[in-house]
Amino acid sequence: MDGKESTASGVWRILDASLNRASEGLRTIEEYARFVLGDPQLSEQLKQLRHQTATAAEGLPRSQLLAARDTPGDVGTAIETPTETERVDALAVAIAAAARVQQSLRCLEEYGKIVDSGIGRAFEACRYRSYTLFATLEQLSQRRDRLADCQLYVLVDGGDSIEAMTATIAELAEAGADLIQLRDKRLNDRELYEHAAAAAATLRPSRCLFIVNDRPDIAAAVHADGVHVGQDELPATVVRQIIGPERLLGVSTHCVAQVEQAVSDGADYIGCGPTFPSGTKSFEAFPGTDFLRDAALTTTLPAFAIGGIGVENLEHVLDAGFSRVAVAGAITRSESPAAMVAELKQRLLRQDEATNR
Ligand SMILES: Cc1ncc(COP(=O)(O)OP(=O)(O)O)c(N)n1
Ligand SMILES: Cc1ncsc1CCOP(=O)(O)O
Ligand SMILES: [Mg+2]
Repeated sequence: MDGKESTASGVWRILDASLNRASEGLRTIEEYARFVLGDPQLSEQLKQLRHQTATAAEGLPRSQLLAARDTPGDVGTAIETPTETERVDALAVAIAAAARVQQSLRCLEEYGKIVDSGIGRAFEACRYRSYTLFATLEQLSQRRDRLADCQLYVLVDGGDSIEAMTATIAELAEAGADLIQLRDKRLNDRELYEHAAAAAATLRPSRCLFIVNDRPDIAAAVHADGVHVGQDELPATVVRQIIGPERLLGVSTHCVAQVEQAVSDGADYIGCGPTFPSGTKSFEAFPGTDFLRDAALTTTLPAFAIGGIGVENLEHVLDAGFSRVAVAGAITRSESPAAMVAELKQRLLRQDEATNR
């Protein structure tokens, strides 16, 4: 084989190896989105990108790719870097695969131009789409990680003053609350903003996440960890546009259809209820623990049971397959809110340990 033929063969080997690496990497990432994240949108979009890459490859004759393939003669197979064999978790696998896919798509784009400029452009389009998709996947994974160990979610109002509210939420965070939500329908916008800003500042040094109820604009303005919206607030897809990809988006659900919609809309967690009669908010109907059972079977999204929950009825919530609860009155109307946080948290942790044994 003369120099020119050798170069031509080498280019086809690059195209063959890059196409295999891109396809394998896309499948690796798609499995993470499908089976670890359980995210239907992301899984579908990654599947589409895999098919888009296969379509772009139709301009590369398979016979030429196969004729150039010489895996035994590939000097690269013996080269190994230390980090290549280390993966700390599933997200690390997906991130490493994403890097390989982007590098391979760039090779297919640049060397594909030798065959036909249209092939280069087709792979360039795949590469640009991969940047957006992989960023979405990593941001979604990071949001999931923040909720991974969150079991006890406490709803508080604005109290008698901002100082009183911040003292209360600091105590509840210290006692073990994993998330605290500021929910106070009495406050006007300015008051809610000022309370939320103070609460965000109070909780920022702690591991307790701060969520604003109803108002994505205020959640973004005070750099809260997230916002919670119900079926009567802005649509979750609109809320996401306001809060961006970093903040958590919680959605209230009262039936399976609303759970499915919340998952489809990209919610990071859901509230499921009302479970029992509540002293904080009145309801005409209670989906109860039957809905909890159905919701637990519908999604792997973090789900918090809510509505009249306390130590006296927690076992019914746990029996329904839930290990996360959102409570207001059980804490704020308790004689010792911090002690009640600690008690509920202990019971939830015991249940978690029993379930994971
Ligand atoms: C964690 C959590 N779950 C449900 C709710 C209820 O939200 P919503 O239906 O919007 O009702 P209001 O709280 O706005 O009265 C929640 N706030 N938090
Ligand atoms: C806001 C809300 N949404 C469903 S139940 C509820 C009130 C939760 O408060 P409590 O735990 O005191 O019933
Ligand atoms: Mg609401």
